[in-house]
Order: sequence, then C-alpha cells, then structure tokens
Amino acid sequence: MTIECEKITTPYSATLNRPILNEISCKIHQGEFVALLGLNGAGKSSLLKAIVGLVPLAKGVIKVNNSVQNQQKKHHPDVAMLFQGGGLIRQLSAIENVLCGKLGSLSAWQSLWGFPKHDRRLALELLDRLGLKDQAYQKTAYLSGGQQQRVAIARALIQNPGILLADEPITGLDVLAAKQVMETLAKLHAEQGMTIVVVLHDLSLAAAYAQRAIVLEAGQIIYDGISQNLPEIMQAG
Ligand SMILES: Nc1ncnc2c1ncn2[C@@H]1O[C@H](COP(=O)(O)OP(=O)(O)OP(=O)(O)O)[C@@H](O)[C@H]1O
Repeated sequence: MTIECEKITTPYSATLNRPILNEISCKIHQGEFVALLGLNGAGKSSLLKAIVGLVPLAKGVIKVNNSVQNQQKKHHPDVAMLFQGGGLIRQLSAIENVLCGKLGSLSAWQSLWGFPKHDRRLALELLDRLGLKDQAYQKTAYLSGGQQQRVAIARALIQNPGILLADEPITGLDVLAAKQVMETLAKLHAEQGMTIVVVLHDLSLAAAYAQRAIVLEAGQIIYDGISQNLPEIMQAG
C-alpha cells in the first residue's frame, strides 16, 4: 500500500498566481503514519484530494500501489478518505452513516433491497471497535463532535482500505475528543498496519502520533522527515 507522488503540479491558479500544488514529490510507504502540516491554504487538502483523483493535475503522476491515479478512473479501492468536517448525514443514525460507505460497492438492484445482513453486522462491529456500540442507532446529529468523527472513521473503514487519508479529523474537537480520535487512528496503524496520512494543525500532536511529517508551504514541500522535535525544527526554520 504505497502512495507515490512524482512532481505533481495542479493547473495554474490566477487567484493564487501559482499552481495550488507545485512540483510535489513524495513516497509514502506501507504502514507509515504521516502527519501533513502547513498553514491555511498551503495545499494540504488539495494534496489528499489529488491522491484520490479529485483534483486535476497539469503535470506529474500519482501512483497508488503502482497503479496510476487519474480522474477518469474510479477511485482506488484501497484508499479511503475522511473529508474535512466528516460529511455525515445528520438525520441518519450512526449505523446508517457507516453503511453509506458501502454504497459504491452495491449494484443498483442490491441498493433497492437494502444493505445485506453481513454489511449491517460489519457496521455494528466497527462501531463497537470504535467505542460507539451504544450510539449505533442514534441520529448522528445528537452525537458529540468526537463521536461523529469516529462514525466517519467507521464509514471509511467499512470499505476495508489499506490507506486512510484523514483531512483535519480533530479540528474543532475538545482536547479529550481529539485525543480519542488520534488514539483510534494510532490503533488502526499499530494493529492493522494501516497506512495513515492525517492533516493536522498541531505540531506536538503530530510529533506524538506520527513518525513522519510532511510540511507544505504555498503548494510545495518545505520539510519531509521525522516528526519528533518538529516544534523545535520549525522554530529553527
Ligand atoms: N477548487 C478550487 N478552486 C480554486 N482555488 C482553490 C480550490 N481549492 C482550493 N483552492 C485554493 O488552493 C489553496 C490551497 O487550498 P487547500 O484547501 O488545499 O489548503 P489547506 O492547506 O488544506 O488549507 P486549510 O488548512 O485552510 O484547510 C487555497 O488558497 C485555496 O483557496
């Protein structure tokens, strides 16, 4: 489960006077836990979206498990993305939201009959693993921010991905909920060897959970290396 970005460059943006992503090259290896950092507008979300084929490239190549990503292709089944804000359907229960992660794999006929029993069982198991068994049938609108984020993680996990891309999964959460979400990601990494790339704004959290940090500035990588001592490295600048 590797991700390779070779000199990827998005089309020129007249508003920014430059491409949003500008000659980004990096290789993320199987089982790595990588924190993606940078100021607002640096290009972090755009990079994750490019990896799942949601942002067109003017130049460069992205390969997931050696297969070239492009916008025409259906997104790679090994990669799941957690979008900023979670993107849950608030009127639906936690389990229904998790099952939504399976919609892409059902045929039109299957979707008319509802989700198969084994998918419902799997969704419940995932919620249980993430500490949300008691909330499975509650509307997500009534869950706390941290619980909602964990439902979003369960929805990504039901696709059984090898790579999880998480865009700011703890933004807006209190310290305790943020820690729970980060611990959940750390557990997936440690127990399942999942490759995780997570956008964070907190250098010390990045240092605590990720082994590697990639820092973007104005669409370019300005640091790619160990995440320990990141606050000091960034200060030394
Ligand atoms: N579809 C788009 N069209 C035009 N400009 C865009 C588009 N998407 C993003 N941008 C611009 O590209 C730049 C990078 O955006 P991006 O969301 O990738 O940054 P980010 O590092 O994730 O920021 P944040 O930390 O605020 O989420 C920003 O200046 C943004 O305004």
